[in-house]
Amino acid sequence: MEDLKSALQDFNLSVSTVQGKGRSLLANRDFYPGEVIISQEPYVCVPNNSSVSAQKRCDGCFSATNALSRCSRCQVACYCGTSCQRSEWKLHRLECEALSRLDRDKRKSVTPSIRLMVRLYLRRKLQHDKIIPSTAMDNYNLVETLVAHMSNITEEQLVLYAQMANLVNSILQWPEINIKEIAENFSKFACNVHTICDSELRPVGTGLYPVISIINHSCLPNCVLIFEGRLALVRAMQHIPTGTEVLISYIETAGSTMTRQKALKEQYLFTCTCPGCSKAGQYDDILESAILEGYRCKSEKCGGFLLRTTDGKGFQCQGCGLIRAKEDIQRIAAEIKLLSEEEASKPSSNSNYQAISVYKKIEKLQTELYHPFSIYLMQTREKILKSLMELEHWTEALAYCKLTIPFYQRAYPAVHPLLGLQYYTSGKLEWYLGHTEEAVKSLTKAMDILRITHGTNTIFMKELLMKLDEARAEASYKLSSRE
Ligand SMILES: C[S@@+](CC[C@H](N)C(=O)[O-])C[C@H]1O[C@@H](n2cnc3c(N)ncnc32)[C@H](O)[C@@H]1O
Repeated sequence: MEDLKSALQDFNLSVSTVQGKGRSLLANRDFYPGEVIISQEPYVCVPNNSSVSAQKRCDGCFSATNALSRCSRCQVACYCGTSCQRSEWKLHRLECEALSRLDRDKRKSVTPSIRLMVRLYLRRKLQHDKIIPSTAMDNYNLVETLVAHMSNITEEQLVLYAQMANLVNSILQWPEINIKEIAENFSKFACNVHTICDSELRPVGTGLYPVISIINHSCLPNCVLIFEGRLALVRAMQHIPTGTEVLISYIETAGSTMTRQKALKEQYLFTCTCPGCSKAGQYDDILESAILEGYRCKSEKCGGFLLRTTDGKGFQCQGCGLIRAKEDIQRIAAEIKLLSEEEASKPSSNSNYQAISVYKKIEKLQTELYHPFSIYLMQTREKILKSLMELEHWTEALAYCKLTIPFYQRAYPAVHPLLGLQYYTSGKLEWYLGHTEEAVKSLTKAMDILRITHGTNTIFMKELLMKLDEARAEASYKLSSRE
């Protein structure tokens, strides 16, 4: 651990134990918005490929091109080219041997998390045999120090981890392997692995980053975790003074305090007491939950949010005082549930046209039921927006994107990658549609946020900069030709 301490010193960071949280990462100097605090390659990682996933990703760079070729022997690993195949070879050679011993059906049951565990053991072996080097930030000892919460997990989870450990054992077939240790490592995965996302924050894989795993959670984080390929980077979103704890968010923070705390308790087994959660259960917090996840006033003119009446028989508007019957709410909620279930049961090959038609019906019902800032309404609009974009219905897509932006502005801090990405979508749509001045405004807002969260060196950010430059040039040309 002395090695890790001195490696972290090079980043101007240190590890300390904080009461009730365990290890925590501290800043040893001031960091400023946009600065990379720490970056790390994964100890192990896997793309999100499964036997049913329509689009496979390269094992090396996680890209999803049409020209991927599968490993001819095991048929599990996919590569976009020889460079990625070569970089993965030392680990895959052992993995390939193990997977090739399995019959076809069993090979199909190798999910990304089983593969991740198999790779963890293979990589440990490769480092132990000195076939690949170990460094202060890349060694199995760091995995050993990760929290497992074994005494807090349910009996049901324990059984599941034991079954998964048996499957890993049957793949590796190492006589000396410790099944209990594999089960414990699955428990470590549950609260330490990170979802690897592309620049647009779409999940592409899963990775274990044992140093980044030291970073604790806050619902009001000062940093953001971003990936460039499979490299994880933690960037400051605000000024972080010396001595401050480095914090990221493990979950989607737009939900109510109760929803966030439930998600954190279920997956990470702790009760969050961050400043964003400190008002849990107080009147302001209840009001905020009612806006985000509760119901709206029946009166068209009012649209205020509702709180349950003291007799529990209905809901009362906090704006105009009107009572809304429980039965009315239940009827609309049941209609929404039915439509959502019908849509979810349809094959994913169904057309975007059909999906849009169903989601618009859901949206209509949700506008009757929920507050305009409801998270559920926003999620439905996101789905409609995604389908409209896929159909290249730009005008309507822009209208939906604009509808979601006030929600994003309200739900997230001024510097947040999801807000930046939503401005980016809006700017691209405005640009396609020739609304050049609006495009410049939206792309500028996107740039102001994403240069902090994403840095400026990636292809993604260079494309944004190029679009912004083009939009600015066209806007000034239009202006001068008008004059
Ligand atoms: C990825 S680890 C973070 C590092 C961890 N503190 C350690 O000692 O290794 C996640 C675990 O840290 C703890 N943790 C993270 N954020 C926390 C917070 N805000 N409050 C309390 N515990 C937290 C929880 O036990 C959680 O399961």
